Amino acid sequence: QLLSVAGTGLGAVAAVWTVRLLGRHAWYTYRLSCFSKPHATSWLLGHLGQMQSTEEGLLQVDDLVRMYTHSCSWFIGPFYHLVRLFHPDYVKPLLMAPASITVKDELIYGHLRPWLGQSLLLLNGEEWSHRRRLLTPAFHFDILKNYIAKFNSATNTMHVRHRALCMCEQRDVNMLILCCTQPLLSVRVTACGCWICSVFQDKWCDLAAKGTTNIEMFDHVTLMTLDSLLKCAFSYNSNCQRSTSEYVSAIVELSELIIDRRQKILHHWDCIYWRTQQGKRFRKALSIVQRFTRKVVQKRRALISHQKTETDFTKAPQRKKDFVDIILLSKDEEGRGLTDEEIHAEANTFMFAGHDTTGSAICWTLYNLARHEPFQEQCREEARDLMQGRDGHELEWEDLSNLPFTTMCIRESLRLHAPVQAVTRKYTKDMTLPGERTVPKGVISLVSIYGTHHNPAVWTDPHEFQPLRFDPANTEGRASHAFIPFSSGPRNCIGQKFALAQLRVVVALTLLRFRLTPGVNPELGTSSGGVRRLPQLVLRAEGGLWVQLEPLTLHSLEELQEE
Ligand code: HEM
Repeated sequence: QLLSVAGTGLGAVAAVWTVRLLGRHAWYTYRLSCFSKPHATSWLLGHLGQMQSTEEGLLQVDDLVRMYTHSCSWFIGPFYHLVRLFHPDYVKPLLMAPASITVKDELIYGHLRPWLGQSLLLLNGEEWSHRRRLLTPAFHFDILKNYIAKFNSATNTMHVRHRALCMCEQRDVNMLILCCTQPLLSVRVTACGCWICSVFQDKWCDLAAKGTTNIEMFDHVTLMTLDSLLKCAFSYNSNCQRSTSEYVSAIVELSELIIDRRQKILHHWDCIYWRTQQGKRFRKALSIVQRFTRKVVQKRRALISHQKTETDFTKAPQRKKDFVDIILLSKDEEGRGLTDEEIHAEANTFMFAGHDTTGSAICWTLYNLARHEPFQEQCREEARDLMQGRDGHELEWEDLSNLPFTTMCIRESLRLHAPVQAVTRKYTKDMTLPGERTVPKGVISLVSIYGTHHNPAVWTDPHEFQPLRFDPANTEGRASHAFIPFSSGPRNCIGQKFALAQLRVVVALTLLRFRLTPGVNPELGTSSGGVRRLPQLVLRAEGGLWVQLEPLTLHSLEELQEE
C-alpha cells in the first residue's frame, strides 16, 4: 500500500513537472516566433542532435548564415531554447550589455566549475565586476613586458636541438641513444662514458636533424604554451616540454574530460557523472592540479609575509612579479584582497583559459602561413629586418609593434580559424535586437564567433585567407563587431594582449628558423589542405594539424643558449 501511495505521489510530481515543462516550451516557442526557425525534427525534440562539434557542424553554420544572414532560433527538446546570432549588428547589443544583467549559463560553463571554481570566467553580477577590477592590473602592459623573455625561452625550447652536458668535462657531447623502452624514454651515453637517463621529447630541430620534417603541431605547441604560462603564472620552470610533468598531464586530461562530458548528455547530471570512470579520472586529475596550485600559493603567501612591506617584496632580488604575486597583492578600494580560495580559482583559470586558446591560435596561424608561401615570406622578411645587426635571437617588447604584416596575418587567422567558436549568455531581462526582435529573458543567446567571421554579408570571400583585410587602410567602415575572436564588451577576454604578444613572438621566431609547407597526416594520408576542422573547447583539427619543417638556420640554432 505504501508503495502504491509513493508511486501515485511520484506520478503526480512527474505530471506537474511535465506540464510545467511543456507550458514553458510553448511560451518560449511563442516568444521566439519573431526569429526564423530552421527545420526541426519535431515540435517537441526540435533541433536535438543537430548541433555537431565536427566539420559538418561548421558547414551547417555556414548554411544557416547564408540562409538567415543575422540570426535564427533553435531548441533542444523542450529543455533549452536558444537564439543563434551571427551578424555584428545583432551580436553587438548582447555583448555590450552591462554585466549586471548578464549571466553565464550552466549548459556551457557549468562543467568547468569543479575545476575553475568561483573565478572571473564563471562569476556573474557584482561579484564579477569586483573581481575584474582587482585582476585588470595583472594584465597591464607593464606586467606583460616581463613575460616576453618567458615567451622567447619557451619557444626556444620547442625549437632547438636538445643539448646535453657531459658530466665530467662540462661540455656539449654527441649522444648515443642506447635504448628506447618507450617512445620518449631514452638512456643516452656520452662519448666519454657518462650517461644521462631522462625522459626526452624531441624538439623541432632534433626531429628535422633525424629526417622527421613532417610534424603535428598541436601537441608541441600546447606543451609550449603550458610551459610559458607556468613561468608567467607561478615563476615555475616545469621542464614540461622535455619531460613529463604530472601537473601538465593533469591539465591536459581535465580539458579532454570536459570535452567528453559535454558530448554525453547523461554525463551532464552530477549524480551520474561522478560515478563514471571519466568522473573518477576527473577527480584524480583535479586533485593533482589543486594540490599544485595550493602549494604555490601557500609558499608565496609565506614569502610575502616574511617581507616587511610590499616594497621590500617587489624589490626582492632577481625575480620579476608573476601573476600569483600580483593577485596576492591586489586590494580593492576598501583594502580587501582575495582569499586563498579565490586565488586558486584565478590561477587555475589563467592556466585553463590561456593554454589551449593561444595554442590553437598559434597552430592555425602557422598552418595558414604554410599554405600561403608569399605571405609567409613577407612575415619572415619583416622579422629578419627587425633582427638585423643584433647578436641575440630574442624578440623584445618594443619589437612587437614593428611586426605590422605578421600581426595582420595573425588577425586574419583568428578570423578564419577563431580558437573559440561561440560564447553564450543569458540575460535577466528581455533584450531588444534590430528589426523589433526580442530575446526573452532566460533564453540562451549563442553568439556565433565562427558565423560572424564567415558571414558573406560582412566579409567578401569569407573562407579565403587574406591578411590585407586587416591593413588599416581596408578596415574603415567595417562594423565594430565583425571581428570578435576575444569576444567584446565588458566580458571580453582579459588575456587578449597577453595572447597577441605571445603569438607574435612564436610566429616571428618560428619563421626566422623554419620554412613551413603543408604537411601530410600519416594516418589519413591526406595533405593538410584537406584538413577537417574540429570545434571542441577550442578549434582543433581531426588527426592533428601537420606541417613540413625546413630548418633555415640550424647552425645558429645550435648556438642558442637554453635556459
Ligand atoms: C588566442 C587566445 C585567446 C582567445 C581566442 C580567447 C578568447 C576568449 C573569449 C572568446 C572569451 C569570452 C568567453 C565568454 O564570454 O564566455 C575569453 C574570456 C576570458 N579569457 Fe581569453 N582568450 C585567449 C587567451 C587568453 C589568455 C592567454 C588568458 C589568460 C592568461 C585568457 C583569460 C581569459 C579570462 C580570464 C576570460 C574571462 C573574462 C571575463 O569574463 O571577465 N584568455 N577569452
